[in-house]
Amino acid sequence: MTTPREPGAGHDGAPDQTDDLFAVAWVDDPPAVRLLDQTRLPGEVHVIDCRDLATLAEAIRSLRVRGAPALGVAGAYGVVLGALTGWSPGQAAAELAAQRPTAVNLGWAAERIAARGNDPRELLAAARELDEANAVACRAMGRHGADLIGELAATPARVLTHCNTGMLACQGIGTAFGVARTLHEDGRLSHLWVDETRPLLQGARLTAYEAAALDMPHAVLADAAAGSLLGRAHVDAIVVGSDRIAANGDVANKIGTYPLAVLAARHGVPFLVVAPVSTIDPATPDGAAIPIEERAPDEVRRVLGQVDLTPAGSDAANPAFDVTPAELVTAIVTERGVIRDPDTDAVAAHLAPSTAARD
Ligand SMILES: CSC[C@H]1O[C@H](OP(=O)(O)O)[C@H](O)[C@@H]1O
Repeated sequence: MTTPREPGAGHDGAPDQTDDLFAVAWVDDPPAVRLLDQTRLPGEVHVIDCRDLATLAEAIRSLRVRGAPALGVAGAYGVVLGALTGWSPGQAAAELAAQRPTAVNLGWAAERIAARGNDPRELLAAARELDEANAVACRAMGRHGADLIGELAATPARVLTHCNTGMLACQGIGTAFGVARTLHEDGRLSHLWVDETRPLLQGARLTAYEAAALDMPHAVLADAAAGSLLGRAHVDAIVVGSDRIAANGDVANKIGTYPLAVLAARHGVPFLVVAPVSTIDPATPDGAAIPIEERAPDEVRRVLGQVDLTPAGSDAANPAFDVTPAELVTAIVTERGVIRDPDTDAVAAHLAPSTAARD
């Protein structure tokens, strides 16, 4: 049995063309963490059943499953898989968290499940609870973010987004993409500008795939073209996800996010960061303390194919994330609501009521 889903309804229960789209699922017999291999999209829909922790760890490291919330769900089910295959829950959580250090959700979710004891049945119940809560949180973020854009910008809005923050990254309707989808469902999305998001093209390959499946008006652009769109006043709001938000409101997200925040400030366009409360890490004081992964040239070639765009002798510089300082963030949208002009106090106040839920 796989993670139960109503036939004809998306993961979050709403019927849509993405019914078959998912990032992570649990399979009971034989026990496995089922993934849609995102490195093969959009050309090939290929499902992998990870029946041991090494296979799941490789899939996380190789971005077959990616996106902070989806990594959290994969980590949660991964602890269950570990408990059924000779690992202690704590060891399984540590092994999985080490695969992708920037996104705090992976380690947070795995450790949360591991703390529930050693009984695989209890661990699975907790992991399923986290998976379902994720989908509910996405709907809430979509609503809070769409309403905020309605307040800050003219609608129907032309929204620009970066990387992939939809179902494939989140297991629910998404974070930033979930805001665009909610606007679309409200009839208030004029256009979605999709940064292709080099070097691994999560925007061109994944966000466009999801937008097309939902029949959302969208266009893919080179990352370098975003400035021209803002310069010509073709963007009403920028919405992005996050992999880790520091205690002071600094935001780590896909490489290319920081330049968008600078452009948004230059052109007076709202810059919204959309992420579940679990992405906020009180233990990380500021952006400088966030570990930033690097993508090796062979990792880029593996995802994009063996086309070498550069001479063999050239090195590559591929930080996978950058950090946007809090002062460039108009607001952070979570499932709990909106943190306007985020700073240490505002983030702490937002977290206070939910600290228990996050611990
Ligand atoms: C909704 S969080 C998605 C977040 O994760 C992406 O990174 P990656 O594709 O390397 O996992 C990107 O930073 C997105 O904003």
